[in-house]
Amino acid sequence: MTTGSGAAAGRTRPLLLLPLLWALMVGAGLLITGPAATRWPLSAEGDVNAWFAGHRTRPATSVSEWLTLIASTEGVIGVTLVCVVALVVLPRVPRWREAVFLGASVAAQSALFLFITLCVERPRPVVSHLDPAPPTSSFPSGHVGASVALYGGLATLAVTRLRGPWRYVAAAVLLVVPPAVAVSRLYRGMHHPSDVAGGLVNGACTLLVIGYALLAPRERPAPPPAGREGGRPPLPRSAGSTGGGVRGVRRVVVVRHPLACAEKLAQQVRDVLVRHGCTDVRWTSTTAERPCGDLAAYTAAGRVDLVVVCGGDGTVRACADELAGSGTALAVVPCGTGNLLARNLGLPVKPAAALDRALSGDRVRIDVGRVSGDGLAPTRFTVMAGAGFDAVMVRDASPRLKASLGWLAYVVSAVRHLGDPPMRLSIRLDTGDVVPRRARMVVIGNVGALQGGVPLLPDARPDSGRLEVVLLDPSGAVGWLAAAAHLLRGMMSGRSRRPAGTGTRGRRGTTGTTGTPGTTATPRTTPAAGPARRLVARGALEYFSAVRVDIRFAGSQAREVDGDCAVEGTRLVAEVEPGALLVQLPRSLRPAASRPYLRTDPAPTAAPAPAAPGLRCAESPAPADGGQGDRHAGPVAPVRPGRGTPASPAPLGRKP
Ligand SMILES: Nc1ncnc2c1ncn2[C@@H]1O[C@H](COP(=O)(O)OP(=O)(O)OP(=O)(O)O)[C@@H](O)[C@H]1O
Repeated sequence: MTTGSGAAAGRTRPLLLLPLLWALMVGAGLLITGPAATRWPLSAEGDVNAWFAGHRTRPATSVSEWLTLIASTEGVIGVTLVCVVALVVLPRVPRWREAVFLGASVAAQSALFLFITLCVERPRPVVSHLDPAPPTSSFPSGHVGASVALYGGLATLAVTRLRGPWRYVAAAVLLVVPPAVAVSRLYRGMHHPSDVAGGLVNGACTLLVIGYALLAPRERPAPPPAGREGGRPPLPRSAGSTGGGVRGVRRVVVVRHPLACAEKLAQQVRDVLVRHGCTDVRWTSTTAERPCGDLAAYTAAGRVDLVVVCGGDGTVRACADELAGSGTALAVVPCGTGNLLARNLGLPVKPAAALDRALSGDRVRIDVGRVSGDGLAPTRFTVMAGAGFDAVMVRDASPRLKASLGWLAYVVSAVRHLGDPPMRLSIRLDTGDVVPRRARMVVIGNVGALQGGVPLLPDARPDSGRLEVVLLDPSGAVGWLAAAAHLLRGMMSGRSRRPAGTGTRGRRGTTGTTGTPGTTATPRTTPAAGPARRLVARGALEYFSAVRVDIRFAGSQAREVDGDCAVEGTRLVAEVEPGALLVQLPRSLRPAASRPYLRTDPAPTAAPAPAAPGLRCAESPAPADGGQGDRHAGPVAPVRPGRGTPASPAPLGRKP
């Protein structure tokens, strides 16, 4: 078995190639400046430099100046720092390895460059120089080496860490920079052609070595047997739980959004299920019209023990609408764009790993919201429902950008709507008074964190038995900045990153004492039956908490439910259904026995198992596709409306 130190040694071993690279570069430098200096092609290098010097033009000089700037010491350090900080701060899970890869590539290349120039003396070309000549040797080019390490490193991250075809375009643009810098150094008379070639080799080899050491996938140790985590004994079970993992589960339905869950991931899901002993597995694919596929037919046809949802929040929402209150557990394979429920529940970001961890864990009860309105048939949500700014942002996010940039597509869409006019609305919480308000956006949340851990609703807990509401009404640029600063501070201080199980079930209305550190939360409780609420960020954000929220808009507004567009309308009513949904969650998220906020449900008891064939769906009342699932595009089964959802047109529009 690979030990931790053994794995670390395996990772660092390629770094031993760096001294070898240094020796080879020094050898090449000594050859170029010594015995090979008067031989072709080195003998012709002066002509190349003279040709560039004789063809200088004003525009070309300006371009070369820019290229020199972005590859200069200051430029490279600045861009590297910004990218490293962004890699650590922006994604939900800090990209430490990628940040270290980028920083280490640039630093190692610079160190090698310095050590090479200590051993190789080469004068600059004998043409006029457009930059002050630094004291270092002309061989190799430091600008070119640094640009390869930095922009080549960014291209590597784009190709290996982004999704969609645009990553290749981004990588191609980044890869144009080093050759362009190389030409600019020749043009400016600062290097011989062999210097820039040396810089290219130095940067590229350093990048390869560091990339191999830090980014190359390593063989993982076999997963521990179910019921054990990392080889340690199982955690003590909390009261009420009769078993963790899914060993008692017999019948599994996998709901797969075919566009979000590619065949490769589907295969990984199959493998994980087999590893956890789930052999009776039925697959159903979603379509735009049937966002949970034939799940309803399967649940109607016989007992389903576990539903595995491979998709984004929209697919999870549709399945949760079907399963809420049924006692059938749901496991999330987060492969959509936002995956906010998975993020808020602290599931691993890697889809197959999320399922693997969850199946070793426990069944936990979380709340769902039930939302309705004019033209919006009652349906459930697990994340957030809203109107105004966030709804138009969801509506107008380009599918092409979503495929290439992921959740950044929503940011692009949001920027386009920053100037939208505010809505006039009235809000009624529980049985309180109707309160008039003006807002750009209203969001009702079961969970509170957005991408990157931005705590839009810092007090929202999926197990609180309540819904949290935020109204966004910034006045002018200052208001927007105050709101953004407030949310960023919350993100930095890690609010809303607490996984489920650390909240307070049944917490009552907020009092204003729980504001993000560093901000002034203004507690305001309206007299008599008025709602408990708090204002922050110069009044740009106003928070409420309730079991039932009834919002009426003066005019028709865009609405969204868990990131799916709903028809426009003038009303949004949401009510919490406490603990209505059973979710299979990793064991580390289980509540401690002293804090049983999230109720752990027994796994299905391994009832005396009939002979295997008797367990199979094919022999139970079969769904319309003959029990074969529609993995292979079988016939479409009629779908009954979700439990508690009146038979009416689909409430939610297809995503754009
Ligand atoms: N086969 C399909 N083809 C086209 N659209 C589909 C298909 N299956 C489901 N949909 C639509 O996709 C939407 C649900 O997508 P989902 O939310 O799961 O993924 P996402 O948008 O990538 O992720 P997220 O909600 O996390 O941002 C629904 O609007 C549904 O109607």
